[in-house]
Order: sequence, then structure tokens, then C-alpha cells
Amino acid sequence: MQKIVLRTQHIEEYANDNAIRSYQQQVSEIHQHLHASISSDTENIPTGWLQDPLEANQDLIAEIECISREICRKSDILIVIGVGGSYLGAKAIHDALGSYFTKKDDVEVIFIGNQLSSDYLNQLMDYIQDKEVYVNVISKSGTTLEPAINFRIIREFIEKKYGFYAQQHIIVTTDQENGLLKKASELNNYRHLTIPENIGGRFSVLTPVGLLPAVVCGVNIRDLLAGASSAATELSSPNLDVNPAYQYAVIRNILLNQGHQVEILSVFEPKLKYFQEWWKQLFGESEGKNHTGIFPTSTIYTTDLHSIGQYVQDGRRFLFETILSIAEPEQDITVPFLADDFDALNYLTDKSLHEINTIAKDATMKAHANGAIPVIELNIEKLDAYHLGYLFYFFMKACAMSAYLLNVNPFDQPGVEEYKKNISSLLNSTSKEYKLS
Ligand SMILES: O=P(O)(O)OC[C@H]1O[C@](O)(CO)[C@@H](O)[C@@H]1O
Repeated sequence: MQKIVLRTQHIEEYANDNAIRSYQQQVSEIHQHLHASISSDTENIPTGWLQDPLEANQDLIAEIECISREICRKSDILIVIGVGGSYLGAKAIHDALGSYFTKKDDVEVIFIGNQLSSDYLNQLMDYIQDKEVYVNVISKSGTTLEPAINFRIIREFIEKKYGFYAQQHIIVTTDQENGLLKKASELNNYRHLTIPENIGGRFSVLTPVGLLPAVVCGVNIRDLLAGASSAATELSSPNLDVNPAYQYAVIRNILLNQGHQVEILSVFEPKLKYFQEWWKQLFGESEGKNHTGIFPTSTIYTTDLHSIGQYVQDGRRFLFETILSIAEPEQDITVPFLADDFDALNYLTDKSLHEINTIAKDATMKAHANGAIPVIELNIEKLDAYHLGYLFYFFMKACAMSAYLLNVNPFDQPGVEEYKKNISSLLNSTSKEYKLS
């Protein structure tokens, strides 16, 4: 059985089977190019993530689990420092597979280094003052400003708190050889986990970048990787008829060519909020270049049906929507019978909340489709580690295909460098004219 079911009944008038199949040759060529790059010594394309992630991490799993056991034994809090691809995947796993409310004996995982709020950092320092703390600082380049500044401040805190033993509390996840963080970890004897050279930031969730925080959150990373491994096998065919990741990529391309420039990834499960954020970085940084690409955004329903839903239904028509739905909830709950029926809801007695949520999803899809929004549905059986691993791989593969269909390089992000250059020159500036306002 397919782990992700792609439902296309609401896009047939925009992208029918013939239109999709007309891409077959282009898709086969791109597929060939992507897969050939894995084993090629000459082509420097960072496609390490395409390899079976379970096999690729085999030697690391035990080491990561061992570090995690130590963190869980000795600390109350794990601070994970990182931004972009060094943050969003781990946070997505944490939220999607964790509980909405922290359980008493859990290690609390706090993600920092993804913004520059001084209030946040001050309040965090107060909060962790009397707690046992470990730090996992994650940066492939080792030079990104936000995590670097946060690490500098937290490191000082850890050194004051633990003195001689401070190095025990810091785990660095960075490049094998390059970067300031790698140097610092050698100099200070920090434990070091490697981000493979041929895997870029936004494709790195299934490396130690996502895996160490995930185990500390109590996630079975063997299941996560097993899901991704199944995806690597099941999505390995260039044949569009049997590869839903490529079908999704092609449908996006057809819709963009028709003027649908914005894709909303919508969910009916708030736990997926950071999965949506991970997806936005993946597609936004991979496709948004040379003045092309689909702008990725997201909504959480039913909440957003009562705000932005009005625009989706009835505003300007340049959108399409991808609904990521889950067939089975982890736990369900039924509507109780009330003797006085004060709210007139007795007609729903014994209906489960998940059933009602699913009906809301179907009603939304129908309404949006009737409002001239092309609606795709991607359905998984349940939200567990296995299916989440599958989803990560599915979207990474779809994204690489989708970017190449646009004729852009999925693996660079020249636009972000512009901001980095500017901030660094402004910070270095001695000019009196530049003042913080
Ligand atoms: O892991 P690093 O090198 O700190 O980079 C973090 C993020 O910054 C970016 O370079 C730009 O946002 C992303 O591509 C990357 O995921």
C-alpha cells in the first residue's frame, strides 16, 4: 500500500493525466541527472540525502542514542541552537511527534538561535538559571550570525555554571572539516557530530542535525529513518505513473504555468505547524530564484478558516492549495450527550472529533475547489515517526524535481547571501551615519 496517497479529483480541470504524462521525458532526464550525481566523483551536486537514510546513518544511530541517554539522565533542558535547515527539521519532529503538553519527566527541548530577540534570550537565561542544561549547537557553515551569537552567550553561561566540566555539556553538529565551529570543537574538546559534506542545510533533517534532538524528544529514530528508507525505495522510479513525489512536482509546475503562483500547504492538525515551516524553507530556498518559483505559504485549519479562509475562498485567484491530511489520529474523543441540549449539538452525540475534523477537511476542499482554487490532497495513514520520515523524503525528492523543472538549481541560496553580506558589512561599519534606530 502507498504510504502517501495523492488525491487529484479537485485538480482534474487544471492538470489531467495527459498533461501530467506529457512531462515524462523531462522527468526521466532530471531523475537520471539526480541519481547519477550520487555516485559521481566529478559532479559536485549535494544529493547525499537521496541515498537510503537508514543505511547512511547506520553507524551513527548507536552513538546518537548514547549521547541522548546521557542528556536525558543528566539534564532538565536541551538547548538546540540553529537556524533554517539547522533548526526547522528538528523542531518539526519535536512538535509533530511530541505531546502538546510537556510531561513531567521529559527533558525540555528549547530551540534558539533562529532570531535575534534580546528579550527572548534574557528571559531564557532567567528560566534556565537553576536547571541542568545541555547544548546542541548546529550549523553546517559554522558562521551563521544568529546561532553564532546565541552560542557565544549560552557558552558563557555554561562555562560559568559548569566550570571545568563545561565541555561535557556542549555537543557540536557541523561540517566534517570546515568552519569555525569545527575548529572550536577541536580546541575545546566538544563532542562532534558530522553533517555530511554532500547534504545541504534544508535537506539535512535525516542527519545528526535532526536526529540528536529527535532522540532526546523520545522519538524512535530507527522508525523515522525506516520510513525515509521505504520512501527512498518506493519513490526511486522515474515513471510518473508510479511515483507520487514526481506527480506532485509536475502538477505544481503545470499550475504555476497557469498563473497559480502561491501554494498553501494546509493542515488540520496543529502539530504540523513546524513541518509546514520546514516545507516552506525547503521549497522557498530551493525554487525562489531567477525571478521564478512558487511562493510557499501555509494555513492551519480549522483555525485559519475563520481568518485567512475568506481570502482563500474569495480573494484574487493566484493560489493553489495542498492539503496534508492524516487518516487516523493518535487518540480520538467523542461528543457527549447532554440532557438539556443547550447548544443544540445532540445530533453529534457519539461522533468522534476526528470524524468531524475530517468532514471539515472534505467540506473545505470542496468549497475551495468550487471557488476556483486547485486543491491537491496528500494523505498519510497516521502521524508517527515512520510516516514523518516518509514525508520528509517525499518532499525533498519532489522539491529537487520541481526546481529542476523550473530550470533552477535546487541546492543553492544566493539570495540569502545578499542579506548576510549586508548585515555583516553594516555590523562591521565604523560609519557614524549608521545608527541603530
Ligand atoms: O547550518 P548553517 O550553515 O548555520 O545555515 C543555516 C541556514 O542558513 C541558510 O544558509 C540561509 O538561510 C540556510 O540555507 C541554512 O539552512
